Amino acid sequence: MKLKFTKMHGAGNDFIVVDAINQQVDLSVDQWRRLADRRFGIGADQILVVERPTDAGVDFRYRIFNNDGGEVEQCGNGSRAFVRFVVDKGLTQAHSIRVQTMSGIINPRLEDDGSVTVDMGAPRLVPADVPFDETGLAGMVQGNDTLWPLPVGDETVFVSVVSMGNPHAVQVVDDVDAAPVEETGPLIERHVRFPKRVNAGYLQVMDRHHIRLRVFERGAGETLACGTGACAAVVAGIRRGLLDSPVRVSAHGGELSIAWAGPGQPVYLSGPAVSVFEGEVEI
Ligand SMILES: N[C@H](CCC[C@H](N)C(=O)O)C(=O)O
Repeated sequence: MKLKFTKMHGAGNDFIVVDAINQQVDLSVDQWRRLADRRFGIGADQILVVERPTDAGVDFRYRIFNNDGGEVEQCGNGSRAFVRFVVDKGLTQAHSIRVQTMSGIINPRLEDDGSVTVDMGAPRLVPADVPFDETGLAGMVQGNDTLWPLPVGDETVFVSVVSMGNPHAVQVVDDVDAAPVEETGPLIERHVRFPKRVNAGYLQVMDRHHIRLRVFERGAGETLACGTGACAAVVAGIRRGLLDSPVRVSAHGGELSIAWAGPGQPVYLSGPAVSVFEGEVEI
């Protein structure tokens, strides 16, 4: 069976985007994983699948599969690629669309300058909603946030926990370049206190409107940028009293911009969305 796809990226976070409206797409976890494999397949951090919605009042359904083949709730950089894709492919004439995801509705908007702004919805800040198991832990209050002590290797790191529909554990570091992302990222990703695993963010405050960020992503490893990770990091930084909205987020793969007006309010993510090539693969 042949599968048409478009290879895209948002600030270096790369995707295989598949139109499942005009072609039959019903793959197993192993098949998704093989497509995303950088040696045996096309290679990508995530695979994004465009479907007709099952809910009323939305334009599309958006399914997201990590490099490891697992289906997940949300992808911020992917949402920008999504709207670029459906506009470029003529699947919609609108430039602002409502998209159904596993974790709720998001609203990406293609701007006249080619950038994309996405209403990512409000962050979930209750630990149990992340989900994070705080049983027996004594959190440390900082501003309006609670930092949770996580034993990681032979150290204890203090993380903020935030859900953007998908789970994030964010720690503040002095220097992201020196942060032990490869060593501690996998340990945090699979920490027992995150029953659905977690994306591990490493945040360096440059000033109150600018951070540098690295993210060891659940199911994908360190990526060049993470959109929901940028949202979670800015939410945590604002709650800790370290940042003021809007915040420029510098990632290895490029720049994102995040705005958030506080609890109960949506997080807005802005950044690039680029198509790299079209392809067709036999699966
Ligand atoms: N690895 C994430 C999904 C992709 C998120 C990231 N690529 C983004 O731009 O938000 C997770 O398992 O929750």
